[in-house]
Amino acid sequence: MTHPGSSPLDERGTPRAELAQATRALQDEVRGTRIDGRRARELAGIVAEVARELRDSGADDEVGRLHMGPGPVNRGQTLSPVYNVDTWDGRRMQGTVTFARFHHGSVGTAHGGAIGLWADDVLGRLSRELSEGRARTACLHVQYRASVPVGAPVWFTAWADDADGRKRELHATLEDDGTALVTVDGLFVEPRIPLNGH
Ligand SMILES: CCCCCCCCCC(=O)SCCNC(=O)CCNC(=O)[C@H](O)C(C)(C)COP(=O)(O)OP(=O)(O)OC[C@H]1O[C@@H](n2cnc3c(N)ncnc32)[C@H](O)[C@@H]1OP(=O)(O)O
Repeated sequence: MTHPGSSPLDERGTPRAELAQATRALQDEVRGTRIDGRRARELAGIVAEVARELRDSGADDEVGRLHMGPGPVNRGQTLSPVYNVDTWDGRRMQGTVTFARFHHGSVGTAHGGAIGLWADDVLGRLSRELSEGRARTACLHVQYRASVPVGAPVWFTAWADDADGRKRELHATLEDDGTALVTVDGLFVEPRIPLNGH
């Protein structure tokens, strides 16, 4: 069984991963910078130039799907919180997720939507590890039980119930020192009519 962290498509350590990491750092620093307006405008021009070069270098397809890859960290997208899968026994995944400064919601804690984004991502990954069929999120129930810190790793566990035909119930928790911060219950369904290229 392949450990999810060792997928051949994992971008860890590649120049693309470095670019993604640098972009995350940029997103972190844009948030709350005290830079003055004149310099902010100059920097906006530099960033726009970088964006132009990336666009002109060509795209894998119109939505960047091919380079999303299945790796748990450093995927060629910079929106989802980065998580590392430490253990995977074919049914249960455990590891850590770190919400970045740009995932900040209020009073020093992670944004509820960023937590939902992470939950969909990790359950989507679990679903892909469990079955060839490409299931889609039908329902995601996120319960926010305590604040999730920003900038510090938090322990997660994700696991699946047995499949019921095309349906599978998946679950995840975020914990700190044995206290549940978030619990997630998701329903993933393999579409009756598979999406083209999905
Ligand atoms: C390695 C990289 C990792 C990256 C991971 C990223 C993961 C990201 C995953 C996503 O975000 S997917 C995008 C968000 N989700 C969608 O856009 C899904 C949109 N909805 C659909 O496409 C369809 O509604 C869906 C595929 C979910 C179901 O359509 P079907 O026509 O196949 O379902 P059908 O009506 O035949 O129902 C099948 C069963 O599921 C049940 N069901 C469907 N939708 C449900 C729902 N929303 N709530 C509860 N049950 C639901 C339905 O009752 C039924 O149960 P029974 O078989 O017991 O009768």
